[in-house]
Amino acid sequence: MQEQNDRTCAHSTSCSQCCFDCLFEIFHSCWCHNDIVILLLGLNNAGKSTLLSTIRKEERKDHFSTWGFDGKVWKTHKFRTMVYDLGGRKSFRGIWPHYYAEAFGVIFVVDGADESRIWEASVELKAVMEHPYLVGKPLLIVANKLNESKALKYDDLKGALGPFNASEHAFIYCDCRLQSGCLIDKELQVGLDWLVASIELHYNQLEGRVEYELAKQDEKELAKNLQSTVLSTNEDIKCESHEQMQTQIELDETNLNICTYERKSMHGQSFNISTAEYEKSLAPLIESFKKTDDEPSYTPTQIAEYFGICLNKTQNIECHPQHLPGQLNLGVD
Ligand SMILES: Nc1nc2c(ncn2[C@@H]2O[C@H](COP(=O)(O)OP(=O)(O)OP(=O)(O)O)[C@@H](O)[C@H]2O)c(=O)[nH]1
Ligand SMILES: [Mg+2]
Repeated sequence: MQEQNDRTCAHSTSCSQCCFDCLFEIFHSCWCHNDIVILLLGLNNAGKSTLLSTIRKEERKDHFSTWGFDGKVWKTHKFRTMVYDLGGRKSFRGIWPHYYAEAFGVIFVVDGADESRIWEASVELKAVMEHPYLVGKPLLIVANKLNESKALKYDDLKGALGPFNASEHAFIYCDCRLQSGCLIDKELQVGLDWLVASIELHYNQLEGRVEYELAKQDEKELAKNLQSTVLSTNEDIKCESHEQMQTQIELDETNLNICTYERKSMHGQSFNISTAEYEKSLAPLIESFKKTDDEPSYTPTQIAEYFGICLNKTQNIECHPQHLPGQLNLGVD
């Protein structure tokens, strides 16, 4: 679904950018075969989704907070990269570690103009830096919103967020938004170049690690984590505007009869949880999405998408909404 999304041209039908993209795609598929994953982490409102749009040279039109997970392709001269943009709200941060094993590198974005949240950002950054699946992997720390009048000083920010280890961390301070003329802030470009070069330099080692750590990730542990994340997220979801969510989510109304869920992965790795386990963990969440007279409702497919899960189309087990606990009306007629 996301791939299809990525192919949608935001420009006019004859624009040169699209022709260039086509040629690039052909060239890329012939000479560049390395697929990698980069994670985009940071507190909500830090500017992660803005950064992702910028590196894809797309003007960001919406300003909605990311719900759960968004993944987009970013092509560099060397890699075909899937960037996982993970929601930064507290309730979504429990999902982050599910993606650490498959990451070749991380971009951690901090709002450099929000002094009140620097400490919170530093705590999350420290946890990211110390996580066993991420230690030693290239980590680019992007302090953002340099352009704002209340932006903190470079040294103060670096001091509050560090210390950093130059061999695996790089710190930059920039404006993540797309500049006029479709340009990327120079400092941001320097940081991105460092990240890609570091991954390239250590590619074989990183590839081995990703393979090993993905295999190590225990199926049961993932199912357990998913369950607790879903349960802890439930409260927040009740409070949010359904309109916002609808804007974030691409609907896939056609695949409603499938019931085993597979984690999105560039490497074909997956974890499956049983239908019963899945339904049990999602039941409270589904309840909060229950159709009311004045609110839109959501399908199990959509709910699964919020949490970075996609449907495993091979299982083909019947799972119509009426089979879910509580006989809920999910509006999938
Ligand atoms: N002034 C300024 N605003 C920025 C910059 N980068 C992002 N923003 C704004 O910051 C707000 C939040 O940006 P997002 O990209 O949605 O933040 P996010 O980190 O994806 O947030 P979550 O999805 O909630 O985790 C938006 O209103 C952006 O326009 C920047 O460099 N300068
Ligand atoms: Mg976002």
